[in-house]
Amino acid sequence: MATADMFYYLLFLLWCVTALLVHFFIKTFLKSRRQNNLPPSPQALPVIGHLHLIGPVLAKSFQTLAIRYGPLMQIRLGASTCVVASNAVVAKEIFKTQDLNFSSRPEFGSSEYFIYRGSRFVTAQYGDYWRFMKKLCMTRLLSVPQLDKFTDVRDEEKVKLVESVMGCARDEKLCDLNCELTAFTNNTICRMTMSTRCSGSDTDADQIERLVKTCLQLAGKLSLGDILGPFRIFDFSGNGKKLVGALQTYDRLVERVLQEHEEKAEKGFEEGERKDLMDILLEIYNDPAAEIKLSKNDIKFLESSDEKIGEHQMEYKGQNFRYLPFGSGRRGCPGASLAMMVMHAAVGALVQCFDWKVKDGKKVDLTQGPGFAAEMAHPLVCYPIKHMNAC
Ligand code: HEM
Repeated sequence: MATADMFYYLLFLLWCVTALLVHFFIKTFLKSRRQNNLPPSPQALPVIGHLHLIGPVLAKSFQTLAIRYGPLMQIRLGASTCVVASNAVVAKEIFKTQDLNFSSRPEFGSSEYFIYRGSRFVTAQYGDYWRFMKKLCMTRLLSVPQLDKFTDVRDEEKVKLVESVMGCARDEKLCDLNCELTAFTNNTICRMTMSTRCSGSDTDADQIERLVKTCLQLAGKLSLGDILGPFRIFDFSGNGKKLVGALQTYDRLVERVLQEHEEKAEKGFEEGERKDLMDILLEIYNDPAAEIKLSKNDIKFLESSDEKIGEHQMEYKGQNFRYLPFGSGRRGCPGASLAMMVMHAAVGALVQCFDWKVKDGKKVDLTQGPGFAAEMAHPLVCYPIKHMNAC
């Protein structure tokens, strides 16, 4: 080999070694600088991170860790890293002072199986699409005048709830309040969004309810797959496939309801005729002057975005940072007013019409379950006793 060639090989080797060393030093320097700004974190294990510190009830595990590591800590669950805030001062900093910096939402593990990917408002990036959808919710779909148009629907569903519980009271049977309230809220919201009881078959609402529930459960399980990082695409549990199946059935069902609504719109609405949420969304879909062109998937996904409605009494709209059932700031829940209207009506009727005796005379078991929404570990099952002359 000629001396000149040798010289160039050596030069190339020297260049590679120098590049590697510079890369290594820059990385170490940046890492130490970045780490200085990170919140405190427990000692992590390789690969699993802090998974070994997490029990079945996520909120409880975070609470225990927060006592030791403070109100803002960084937790790594396998391949996913998150920051946990757990007191009012930090919550206020995030939701108020730094609201804009926290306005986007990450995609969860189920996104690759989600046929409405890109139409997910709840996990949308902060931007034009999110702004348009939020305005639409606040000014049209969930505005107070629109909610007022459905007072009769809420009243009818409340009566059905009371009748169903009355049946248990008459037969001295146990009443599963979780089932009763889920049916009540789903029926109310289904009727407000797509008038399912008024068109097509009576079982639409039931089927949609079951499918939305299945999809939420599967999506929850798949979100846990985030801890596997890129390996989640192998769908070891098979839940991805099941989610696609359930979503396709949901899609066919809503497509049919959508067509019925389109046919009705083509015939034209009568003066003062009430429009449900799907009618309003179709109007915007067909409006050439709309700020953002809605797709049919946007409509189908929005129709599934109802949530189970629970019980709260204190200030709930996001100004009391110790208590944030509906979130706060710009990503706060636009359905809070509807949730509170429906929940107040139901709880009021159930307290006014019945006394309640817990099964076996025990106290109500308030143990928290494993879900993200802090559900009860054991559903509330009681004997309703009809009040004299009530209802
Ligand atoms: C008791 C019942 C409900 C609770 C506890 C609840 C809770 C929440 C919370 C905590 C958030 C904020 C999530 C975040 O920060 O990313 C949220 C957002 C949202 N909620 Fe609710 N919600 C309820 C009912 C409803 C209802 C009835 C609807 C619609 C009919 C609804 C539609 C939405 C939407 C569209 C968002 C996303 C808002 C955005 O990203 O800007 N929610 N909800």
